Amino acid sequence: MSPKKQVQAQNSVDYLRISLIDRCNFQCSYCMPIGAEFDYIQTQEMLTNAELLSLLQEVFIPLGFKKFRLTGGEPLLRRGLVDLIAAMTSLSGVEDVSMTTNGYLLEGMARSLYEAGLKRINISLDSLDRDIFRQVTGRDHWQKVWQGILAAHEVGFDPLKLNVVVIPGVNDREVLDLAALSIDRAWHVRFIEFMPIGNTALFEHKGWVDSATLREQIGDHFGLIAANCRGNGPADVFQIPNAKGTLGFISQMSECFCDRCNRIRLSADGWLRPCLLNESGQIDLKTALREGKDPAFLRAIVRELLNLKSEINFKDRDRGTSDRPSYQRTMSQIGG
Ligand SMILES: Nc1nc2c(ncn2[C@@H]2O[C@H](COP(=O)(O)OP(=O)(O)OP(=O)(O)O)[C@@H](O)[C@H]2O)c(=O)[nH]1
Ligand SMILES: C[S@@+](CC[C@H](N)C(=O)[O-])C[C@H]1O[C@@H](n2cnc3c(N)ncnc32)[C@H](O)[C@@H]1O
Ligand code: SF4
Ligand code: SF4
Repeated sequence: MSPKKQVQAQNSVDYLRISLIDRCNFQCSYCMPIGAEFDYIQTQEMLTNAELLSLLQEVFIPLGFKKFRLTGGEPLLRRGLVDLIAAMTSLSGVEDVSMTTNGYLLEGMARSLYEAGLKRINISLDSLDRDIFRQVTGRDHWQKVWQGILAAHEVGFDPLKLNVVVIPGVNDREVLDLAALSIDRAWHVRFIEFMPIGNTALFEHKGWVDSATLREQIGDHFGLIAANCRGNGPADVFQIPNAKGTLGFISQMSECFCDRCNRIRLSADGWLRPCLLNESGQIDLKTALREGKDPAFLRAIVRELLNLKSEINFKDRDRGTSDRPSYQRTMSQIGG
């Protein structure tokens, strides 16, 4: 790798996705298949709030990280979450703290999260139909999630994004109805291509729908134009003409957006992972931290990982779905 490329890789990665917990109160079929045995992280193995804040302050912020997304598992299950967010948002150098959630506990928490400084929220909503929602998430909680979305809207979360993983024969019939949510509300509905992580058997059984097909379907019905805004992430953003909100397409199966990858991931037990889709180059920050290693040492190992990231990014992208490596960690453990 040329030194120029190394500097580029280091400079452009400023977004850390933090999995706060690997447990979840839902069991989405694409993420945590029924019957699978999960090796949950023991409480004492999880980074504490104090350890997390110290890693941000001593390691990630000095290395140029500015954006932090809290995910899981279900991040709203994390103890002390509101205090953690308040502490994160008050750290000098933190520009943006956001969250991805299933929304089940949101109705009661939206206001305190917002007041703690969380301003951006992405909520998973795979269906508008209660029965299909139950089929996908394993829970009869559509109404409660919808109430959570409305509460987040009410409190002022902006942008408010809704995530839909499209599964053929399950919720693909609802694409137009879900897209229509963006017409009268300034919400951002994003269609995510189903990935073979979490439930590879379902993936092989159902397959996936590519974003181009969805755009054609939506375009034929409502019309579709490119939106003149970009997110922080991998979504390609479009809009139904005159709609208040937008439509995003996250196309990790049909496209490779690794060349604009700006992120790395920290698991609830402190493993730092350079790429969602492969397990190369991970480092165990928690053990180093608990052994009392100097912050300068921690920064040096993270810097080294950042230098390797651009080589790791493209690894495994060209393999077919059947020849993909089996992952040690599922999406609920990595945080998506
Ligand atoms: N392959 C790949 N997929 C990603 C990456 N980041 C997000 N995704 C996919 O996008 C989905 C939605 O991500 P979100 O957690 O909502 O976050 P985001 O869209 O990256 O966040 P913002 O753009 O900051 O709102 C994830 O579940 C993944 O399926 C990435 O770096 N690589
Ligand atoms: C792992 S979840 C964690 C946060 C929270 N529990 C939620 O569901 O929003 C983060 C995102 O990953 C997505 N996801 C999980 N498994 C996936 C898969 N196999 N393919 C594509 N996206 C997936 C979910 O839809 C969700 O938007
Ligand atoms: S996608 Fe989110 S809500 Fe669904 S099982 Fe995975 S972690 Fe839980
Ligand atoms: S697959 Fe890896 S390198 Fe590519 S965008 Fe996702 S996290 Fe980044």
